[in-house]
Amino acid sequence: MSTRDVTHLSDLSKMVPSQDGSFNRAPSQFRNWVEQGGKYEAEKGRYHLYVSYGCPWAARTLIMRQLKGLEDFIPITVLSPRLDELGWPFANIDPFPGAEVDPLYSADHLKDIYLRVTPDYEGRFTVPVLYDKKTETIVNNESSEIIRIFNSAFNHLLPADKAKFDLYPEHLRKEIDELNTWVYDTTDGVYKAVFAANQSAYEKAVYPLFESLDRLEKILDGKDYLIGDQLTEADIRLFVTIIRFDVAYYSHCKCNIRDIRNGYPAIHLWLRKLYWNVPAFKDTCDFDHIKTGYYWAKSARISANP
Ligand SMILES: N[C@@H](CCC(=O)N[C@@H](CS)C(=O)NCC(=O)O)C(=O)O
Repeated sequence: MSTRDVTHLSDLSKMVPSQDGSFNRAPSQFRNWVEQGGKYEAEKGRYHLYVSYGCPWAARTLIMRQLKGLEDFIPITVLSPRLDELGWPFANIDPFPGAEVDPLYSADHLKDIYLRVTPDYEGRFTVPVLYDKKTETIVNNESSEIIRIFNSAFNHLLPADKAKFDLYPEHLRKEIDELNTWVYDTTDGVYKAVFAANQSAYEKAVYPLFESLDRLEKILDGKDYLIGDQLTEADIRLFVTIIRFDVAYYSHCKCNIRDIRNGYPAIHLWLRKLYWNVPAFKDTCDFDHIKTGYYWAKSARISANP
């Protein structure tokens, strides 16, 4: 296990905001694809997914994995939601209920997986991580790409009904991509609000966030899904933010102009229908992990608020 001091990358209290006080998310660094004929072939049991139930980005991948019936293909390991100065710990370091030990290397923290692959890695040690056991490397750590991989790369190995189930269908791609672009500001907006280092950065984050929610409320009025009449990845991407909103973002992240329950009836109905009618949404929601992840006292996020 690496002995390199990486706390400047893992300790949230050492995170440096940009000059104007705003939080800017660094791009994910592992961006490979699982594909037939490529370096990373789709194979049962070859890949491993490291996640936190607390994290909305990781939750996207868990929902897609279950919707596509990939549970037997891609095992997961759940980290403890209580980040410490070395980042996400496995259960041997923090035995939080539901957290697990690392089955591959008995690592202490997720950072150890990153540093095993790239000893001089300089990014953040984020979940989700799609790991290849065969080449012992991280294939991808960007949730928007991992969900696309899950949507199509294993289709030839899946039963027909699961293979056919397309969450990014050709005829809706343009609309999905357009919507994703501005819905991203909602998902990321809460982080921009909580990590804002001054009032002006906070306001720059929070007002556009609520403008996005107002827009989404209009789109979802009388509708079960965001795009077309079918479930798409756009619903997954928004769901993971909305389900966390009233329990964490409204209070902890100070995104409190309105809550979802009282302020956005159409979004609220859409949320409840997905949660109660589609098992992949409910099954992958663990409110203990979600709340602990955001409120955990050791996390610098609390003091990072303006
Ligand atoms: N763009 C990435 C973002 C992932 C991300 O930021 N994950 C957060 C948890 S919500 C994380 O692991 N943060 C740990 C850290 O920054 O130290 C994705 O979509 O996969």
